[in-house]
Amino acid sequence: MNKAIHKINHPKQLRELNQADLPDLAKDLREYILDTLSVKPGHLGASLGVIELTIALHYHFDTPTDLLIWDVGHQCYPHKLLTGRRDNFDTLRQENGISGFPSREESEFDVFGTGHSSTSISAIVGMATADEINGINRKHIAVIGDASITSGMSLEALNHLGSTDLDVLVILNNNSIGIDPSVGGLKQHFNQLTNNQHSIFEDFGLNFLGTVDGHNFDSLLNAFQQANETKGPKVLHVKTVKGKGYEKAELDQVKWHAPGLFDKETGKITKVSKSKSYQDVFGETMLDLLNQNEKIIAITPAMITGSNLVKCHENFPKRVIDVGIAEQHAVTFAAGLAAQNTIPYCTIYSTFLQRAYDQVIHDVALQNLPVVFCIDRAGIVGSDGATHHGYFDISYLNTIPNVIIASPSNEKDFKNILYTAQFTEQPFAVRFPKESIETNENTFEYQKITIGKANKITEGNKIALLATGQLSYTIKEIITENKLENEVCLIDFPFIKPLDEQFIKILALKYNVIATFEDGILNGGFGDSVLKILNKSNYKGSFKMNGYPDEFITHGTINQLNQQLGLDKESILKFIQSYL
Ligand SMILES: Cc1ncc(C[n+]2csc(CCOP(=O)(O)OP(=O)(O)O)c2C)c(N)n1
Ligand SMILES: CC(=O)[C@@H](O)[C@H](O)COP(=O)(O)O
Ligand SMILES: [Mg+2]
Repeated sequence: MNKAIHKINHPKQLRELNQADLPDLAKDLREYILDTLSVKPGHLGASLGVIELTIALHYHFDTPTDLLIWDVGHQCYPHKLLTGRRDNFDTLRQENGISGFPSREESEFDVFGTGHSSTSISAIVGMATADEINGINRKHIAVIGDASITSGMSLEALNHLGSTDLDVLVILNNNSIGIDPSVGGLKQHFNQLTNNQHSIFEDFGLNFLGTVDGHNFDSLLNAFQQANETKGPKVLHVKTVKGKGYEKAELDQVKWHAPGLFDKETGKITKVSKSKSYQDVFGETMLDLLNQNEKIIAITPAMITGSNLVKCHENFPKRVIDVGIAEQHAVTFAAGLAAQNTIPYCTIYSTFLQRAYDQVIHDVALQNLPVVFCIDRAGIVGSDGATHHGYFDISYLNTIPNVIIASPSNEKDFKNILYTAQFTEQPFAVRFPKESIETNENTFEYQKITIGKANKITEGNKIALLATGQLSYTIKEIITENKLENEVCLIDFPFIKPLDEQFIKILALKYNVIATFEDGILNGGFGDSVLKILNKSNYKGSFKMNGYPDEFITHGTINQLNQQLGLDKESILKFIQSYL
């Protein structure tokens, strides 16, 4: 093996290699990614699958002058290794370390930040158009997966691109899977595409450059040469294997999408022993509800495993529907279901529901349709970082008429809220974090919960803390651990909208210090709503809101980020003590 290979940290060094050395470089990157990710978890399968493609792209094209965008960006690890981040790759996704996604701040080679899928074609068309206007001549390339290209945004961008003569190359990286097995009508079309076949891309007005083996350097480099010689917009279909080169990952691609810690030799994935999570409770409750009421339909936009709906799907294949990466469609599809006497539970990560904001307003709330939104990964999510945190949802839903917003802090309330939602004749959002949950101690029976009612947890006399969601549980633990029951009055708000106005008014009469706690951005959130009520009551005491600031929060563990932001246990205890 050419020794220089281990040191390659920049495309200029890469371009000095002989083409015959490239397979060795691929082997080296594969081992490096496996070694690192086994101890510093991240998105493994997608990155292993594009190693040859990444090397070939940086070998052939003149990056960063030529512009290269990675859709979603979870497959960008080989790109990071070849573009200056080999030496700090072991800081991936950790506090103060490099991001798990392309980031313009991090490198000139990351020409567009990604994380949410299906943005790459729009962005590259924008860049190519700008270059045309500015008289800049260079190449424009977007790499996008088979699941991401079926999303609405991608199809809108292809439709636009096909009407131009922009010299853009779209590389369809087809490994026939998303996180979970791909769904939808186009899947079959992509899998049948060969060199000689007419493709849907030609109907969009694009040149189709055929199918190449994405693990073969000769094929890839020849295809790039052909792309250079083909004027106008074009699509190259590249077939790859997710998890390529690591047998375990090739054989169980769902598990190895982002496996967590693992032993590289044995392939054993370390189970982080965790107590019961919101996701566990959600999965088991949905199974109960699907069993109890045949009108209930669960919907997921391509996150069936992440949303813990696999078991529900096995039991109710027709009533648990994966619509693909299509959040906007998922919401309006749910609206249609709700309009015709079924009860949709539209299950979407908080961060991805952002994409369907108009659908929530225009198709659901405006018509007051009883769609249940099950909003997973609310709050901050940890190592996925800024693109994936879910701390905007309280604010973005708070401003929409008709929508109920719930944020339960324990298993019993969470189950009862999900149960109650089916009987409610208006949109109902239940948000919950990727965290462990306070569990029920006694046997449980589903009961309708009173919408909008807050609950007194402790009745101390010095300070009133009004909390919602997971933070309510955290504060309860702080009070117990520090025996603060006589000093701290803790009120849990399972509902942010409608708010328990009556209760807040009573507290305003009794306490000189009131503070709110929420795992959401402060602007327009729970605290803001409480403040409005306090102002109406002419409250003259001191009031403090605790939540996330008006800024984008980076990556790290959830606890590290909460420490930085003053929402970990220690900071909250200090806050309480400062008033005692
Ligand atoms: C808007 C949006 N919805 C959902 C996701 C979650 N997600 C991340 S990767 C992925 C699958 C992508 O599949 P594909 O494009 O085929 O790429 P591959 O992982 O196969 O390389 C999904 C659904 C996301 N990042 N963005
Ligand atoms: C890249 C991407 O968007 C997903 O893979 C995301 O990282 C999933 O998050 P969870 O691991 O919390 O399901
Ligand atoms: Mg794929």
